[in-house]
Amino acid sequence: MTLPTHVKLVEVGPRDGLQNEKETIPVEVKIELVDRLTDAGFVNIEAASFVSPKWVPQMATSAEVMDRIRRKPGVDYSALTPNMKGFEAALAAQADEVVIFGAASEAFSQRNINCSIAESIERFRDVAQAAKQNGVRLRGSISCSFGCPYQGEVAPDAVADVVRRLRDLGCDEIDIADTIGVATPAKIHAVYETVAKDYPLAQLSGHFHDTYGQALVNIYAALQAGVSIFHSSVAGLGGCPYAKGATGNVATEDVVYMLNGLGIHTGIDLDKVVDAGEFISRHLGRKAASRAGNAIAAKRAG
Ligand SMILES: CC(C)(COP(=O)([O-])OP(=O)([O-])OC[C@H]1O[C@@H](n2cnc3c(N)ncnc32)[C@H](O)[C@@H]1OP(=O)([O-])[O-])[C@@H](O)C(=O)NCCC(=O)NCCSC(=O)C[C@@](C)(O)CC(=O)[O-]
Repeated sequence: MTLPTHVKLVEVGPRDGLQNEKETIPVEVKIELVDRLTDAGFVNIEAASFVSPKWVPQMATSAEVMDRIRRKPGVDYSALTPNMKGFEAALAAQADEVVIFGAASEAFSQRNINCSIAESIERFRDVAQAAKQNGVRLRGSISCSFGCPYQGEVAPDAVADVVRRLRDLGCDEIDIADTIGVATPAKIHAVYETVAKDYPLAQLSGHFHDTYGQALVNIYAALQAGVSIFHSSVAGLGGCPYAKGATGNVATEDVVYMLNGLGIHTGIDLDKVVDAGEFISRHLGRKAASRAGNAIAAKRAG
């Protein structure tokens, strides 16, 4: 099987990674994290989330983060926008890309965004239209594409159904998310094979959490299936407030290390990502959840 020669890595640590932290993280720390990731060479950084601050308090400083980060031309700074209120905030904050986020599971949709899948698509319709009118890139995200913490099994056809609805809203890219990290390579192949019948593979991404230690091998499986966009989180930060026990996204350092070894180009400076991981881990008062990051840091320390 031929693997892609280039991969776009979307760094989601500042949003997916930090949203679940209980202690309020100073806005300066969030800004420095994004700036360090910009310096490391990412072309897409998920930096903000314009959701209800009652639901996700950690993201309440998103407007200030977006206002004060050092933006590099050519880098897309993305923000989650569940509805028009979120979209208007994202537009005011000059987000380059907005993310409408739904689920392939009814139960998760209710817990995460307080509405059914069908209702979520109706809410997203206005956001999608406004994004197009304002020339803002539109991404769709589908949680629980491989399993749901409330519902259990999720069929590939259920994912394909949401992919079609997001495609019809005009999404430029669609994330297939393993929110609770339960997928294994066979399921990865089954889901991408099904959804790629209705949407270009080149615009599908993989957003894999590492809860069961499967994320890297799942990325490898998705590469074999032809996927060339992946999400990862510096220092393996993260978890989801509406998926109990979910751990972080796959660690960026581990993904870059693997892709470097495979000779796949990302444009990312691994040493700078390791520095960013050490920086945020120091602030959180714990060791980074990245095997490669910790190994590189230990080697450097001698
Ligand atoms: C979607 C809503 C807003 C619906 O929440 P709701 O309560 O159904 O909505 P509502 O329209 O009735 O509004 C209730 C209150 O929220 C406010 N509100 C309403 N919208 C906004 C907004 N955009 N920004 C700021 N405030 C907002 C609104 O103004 C009102 O305030 P009040 O009058 O009570 O003071 C709510 O359920 C919510 O914010 N949920 C948070 C969902 C979330 O952020 N989840 C985590 C991110 S998703 C994720 O992590 C998964 C992903 C993407 O990474 C992929 C994966 O791994 O699976």
